Amino acid sequence: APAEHQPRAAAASCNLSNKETWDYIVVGSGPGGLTMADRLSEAGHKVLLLEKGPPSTGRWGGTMKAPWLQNTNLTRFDVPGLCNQIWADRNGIACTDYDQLAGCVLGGGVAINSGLYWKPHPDDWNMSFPPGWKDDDMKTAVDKVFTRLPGTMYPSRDGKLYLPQGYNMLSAGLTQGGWKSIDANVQNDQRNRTFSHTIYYFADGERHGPLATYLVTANARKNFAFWTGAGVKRVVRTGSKVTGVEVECGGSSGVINVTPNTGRVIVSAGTFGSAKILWRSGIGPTDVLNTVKSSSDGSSMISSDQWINLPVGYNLYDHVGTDLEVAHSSVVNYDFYGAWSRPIQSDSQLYLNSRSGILAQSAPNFGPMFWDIVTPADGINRHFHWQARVEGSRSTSMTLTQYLGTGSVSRGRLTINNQLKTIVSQSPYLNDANDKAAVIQGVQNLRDALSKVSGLTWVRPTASQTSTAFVNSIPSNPGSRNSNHWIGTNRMGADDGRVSGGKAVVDLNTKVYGTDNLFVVDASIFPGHITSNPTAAILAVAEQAAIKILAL
Ligand SMILES: Cc1cc2nc3c(=O)[nH]c(=O)nc-3n(C[C@H](O)[C@H](O)[C@H](O)COP(=O)(O)OP(=O)(O)OC[C@H]3O[C@@H](n4cnc5c(N)ncnc54)[C@H](O)[C@@H]3O)c2cc1C
Repeated sequence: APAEHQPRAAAASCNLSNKETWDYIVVGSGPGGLTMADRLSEAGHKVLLLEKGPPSTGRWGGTMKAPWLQNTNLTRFDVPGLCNQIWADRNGIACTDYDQLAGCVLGGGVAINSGLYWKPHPDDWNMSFPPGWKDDDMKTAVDKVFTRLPGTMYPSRDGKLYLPQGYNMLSAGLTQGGWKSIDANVQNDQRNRTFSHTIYYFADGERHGPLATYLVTANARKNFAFWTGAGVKRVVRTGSKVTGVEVECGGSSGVINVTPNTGRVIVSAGTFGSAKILWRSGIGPTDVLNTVKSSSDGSSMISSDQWINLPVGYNLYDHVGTDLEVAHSSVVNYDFYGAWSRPIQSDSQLYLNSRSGILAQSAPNFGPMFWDIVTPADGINRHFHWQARVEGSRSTSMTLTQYLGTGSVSRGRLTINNQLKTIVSQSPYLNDANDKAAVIQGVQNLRDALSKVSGLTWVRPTASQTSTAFVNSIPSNPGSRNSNHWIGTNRMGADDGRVSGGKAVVDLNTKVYGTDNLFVVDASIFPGHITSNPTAAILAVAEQAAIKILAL
């Protein structure tokens, strides 16, 4: 195999007989955890990163692959065009202890997602984040992210865009409707009646992203180690002080300690995983902790007089997804699922030989992305991110998904059952009348914008259905609205959740209220949602958290 196909490094396996202590233990290797691991080790601290899933990309010794990748070091995670295989086969990749999809592999969501990558709009920070985390405060952190990972509109190494017919048709239609083309990660404050090509964190025709940047620099340091197959059951604490973590691996469990007196634990296990670790550590609302107490954890759970009553699991949110479908004779469909076992030879060869072609683009051929802002009767702006992709009920279909993020006030709740599976027990979608009114208006705005496109067929909603009837016909539950952009269960804020009326689980340094040395850094601390797909914002939040934690 060519040199670039050789494994470049591999994670160590979990080793419970290792009795070293660590300045920082970071739990979870999603975008939050990878950034923390790198920045904390860069500052000279001794850092252990614990990931419960297996290796993913080839660089780190991953082995899951399509048949045509057998003699290469590439895995299914490396090849952008294979990313939607997650919808066909997620065995050994998706977490099995949540009722929603999340990646339990090295990289978490950034190993399995579509790579869509957006510099946040200023309102994303200004409308819901607390002091110290507003747009002006976040500039250094955002710059660090985009210096490290600039992102690209041209994922194919040859610089060409493949099968752009759908993009061309819709962008011409939007232009006709008065919307404007922008360079979305430069003009990130102009996401209103605008559109852009899709931007990815991919590079050189491969997934790239945080696994090929933050983890590479961390791994080059002697003061850093990471273990895969290492699931953290709970943090070990006496009152407010955390002394280590209880780890399960290879059928046994043991405790790994932080450096006495000064060590810290950073939980970065994602919106579901971080809430779960806190609950199992006796941190959360009493009803949920009582459920944990009644589970197999019960006999070894920290005693109830040590519980910390915080609103962990409230404030759950996800982009509200509303799928529209249009068809147009110019649109060309590509069989990305077929590319798993029977790729078109010229396409797989172009990819293997030069990392170029349609398989270097994310499946299922995204673009354009477009934005709109709607202000319903409560006067709060709602930001919409629209995502087009070549997929639907006809061979010439495109699905246009509307995401409602920034400005939305609806929230849900995450809890756990006594089998220790996390459950979305209160759906977060459109519980607020003004959120719903904005979604309806947003759908209507798009229909108006595309009304002059000749030959465009509206499949969903049909031309005769009103936008109100259409939106009302879609159930407001995860099965129909899920965007896989879950946030919020460990909300950050100055309002200590232990006090009546307080809603925050972590303070403005991301430290869990009522603890001395326990932090949460991932999507779960977002107080509200942002405009677009969240990876870049999560990286920025982690960069900012690293600055704040290192300064403590
Ligand atoms: C199918 C899909 C497509 C998506 N597409 C996009 C996209 O194109 N662009 C975008 O920006 N976003 C996308 N997202 C969302 C994005 O991937 C997530 O928002 C992001 O990964 C969340 O980051 P995180 O650090 O909070 O947690 P995660 O990425 O979920 O990482 C958490 C990590 O912690 C590990 N973990 C959990 N519990 C434990 C434990 N007890 N012990 C040890 N380790 C543990 C998990 O295995 C995982 O690796 C997508 C998500 C999905 C599921």
